[in-house]
Amino acid sequence: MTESSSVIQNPRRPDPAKARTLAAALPWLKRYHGRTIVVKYGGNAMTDDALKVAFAEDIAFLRFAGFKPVVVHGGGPQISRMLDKLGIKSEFRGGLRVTTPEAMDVVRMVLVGQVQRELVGLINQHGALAVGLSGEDAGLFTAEPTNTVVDGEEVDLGLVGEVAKVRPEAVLDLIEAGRVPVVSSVAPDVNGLVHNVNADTAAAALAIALGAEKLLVLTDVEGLYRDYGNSDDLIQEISPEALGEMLPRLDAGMVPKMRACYEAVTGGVPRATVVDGREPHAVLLEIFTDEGVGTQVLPGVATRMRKPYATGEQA
Ligand SMILES: Nc1ncnc2c1ncn2[C@@H]1O[C@H](COP(=O)(O)OP(=O)(O)O)[C@@H](O)[C@H]1O
Ligand SMILES: CC(=O)N[C@@H](CCC(=O)OP(=O)(O)O)C(=O)O
Repeated sequence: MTESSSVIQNPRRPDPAKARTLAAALPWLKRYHGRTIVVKYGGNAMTDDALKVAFAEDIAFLRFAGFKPVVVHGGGPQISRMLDKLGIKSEFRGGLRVTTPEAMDVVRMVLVGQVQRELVGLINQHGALAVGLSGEDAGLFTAEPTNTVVDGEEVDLGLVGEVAKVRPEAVLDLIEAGRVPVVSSVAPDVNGLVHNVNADTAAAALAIALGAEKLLVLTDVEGLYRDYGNSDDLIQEISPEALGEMLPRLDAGMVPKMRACYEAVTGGVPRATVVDGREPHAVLLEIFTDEGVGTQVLPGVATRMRKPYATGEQA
C-alpha cells in the first residue's frame, strides 16, 4: 500500500432495492428500445419549474436508454396569460381557442418563441439533444381550417386548423441523428396562412405519421373520468370503440385530448395514454410500470375503472 492510499471504514452496502428497481425496468427497455414515443406535454402540466426540470430529465433519460422520444408541447394557459396581458379576450369553444389574426400572432410567439425554447433549453442541460421546430418547418404539417359543432351549431373558430398532411422527414432526420425533436403546434395551410392547431391533435397526427409505438399525453388530471364533475370513477383502460361512444359526452380540454387518443389508436399507434403531468417524473412512471398509470386507450380491452389515488399517495 502506498502512503497516499486510504481505506474507507465501514462502507455502506449498496442498496439492493435500487438494483431491483433497475431490473424491473428491463421488460420496458426491451419493448421500447429503438422505438418512437410521442410525448405530448400540456401547458397545464408545466405549472412549476421543478416539474419542467423533471420532465426534461425523463426525456433525456429515454433518449440515453435507446428510445426515440419526440416531444409535442402545448401552452394553452401560457397563451391565455399573454393574451390577457395584451388585453385580448380568450374564448374557447369545444375545447378549442377561437383564434383571430391578432390572437394567432400571440399563439405563435408564445408556443414557438417561449414554451418551445424553454423546453429545448431544459432538455439540452443533459447534452446536445433537443432541436425545436414547428409545423411550419420543412413542411412538417399542412393545416386545414376547421370549425366545431357546439350544441348542434357550427361555430367559426377563425384561424384554427386540423392537420391535413404530415411530412415527417425533418423529424425523422433529427431522430436519426440522435436528437430529440420538440414540436410546436402551429401550421400553415396550403396558401401559407398560419393556423393554430391544438397540440393534442398535432401530437396524434405526428404519432401516426412516425409509426410511433405509443402516444403519451401529460395533462393536469389523473386520467379520463367516466362522468367528470359527478363521480370520481377513473377509466384505467378503454378500447377505441368504447372511447368513440364517449366522445360526444366529453367537454372542455378533454374533447381534443381524447379525440387525439382515439385518432392515434385507430390510425395504427398501438396505445395512447393520458397521465397526470403534475406528478414529477410522470413519463418514467408511466413507461416503466405495469400498474396502469392514468387512462390507457388500447384495442381489444374491456373498460376497466379505478378510484383516484389517495391524497399524498405516489402514483
Ligand atoms: N371526463 C373528463 N375527465 C378528465 N378531465 C376532464 C373531463 N372533462 C373535462 N375535463 C377537463 O379537461 C382538462 C384537461 O384539458 P386541458 O385543460 O386542455 O389540458 P392540457 O393543457 O393538458 O391540454 C382537465 O383539467 C379537466 O378540467
Ligand atoms: C386551437 C387551440 O385550441 N390551440 C391551442 C394550442 C395550444 C395547446 O393545445 O395547449 P395545451 O396542450 O396546453 O392545451 C391553444 O390555443 O390553446
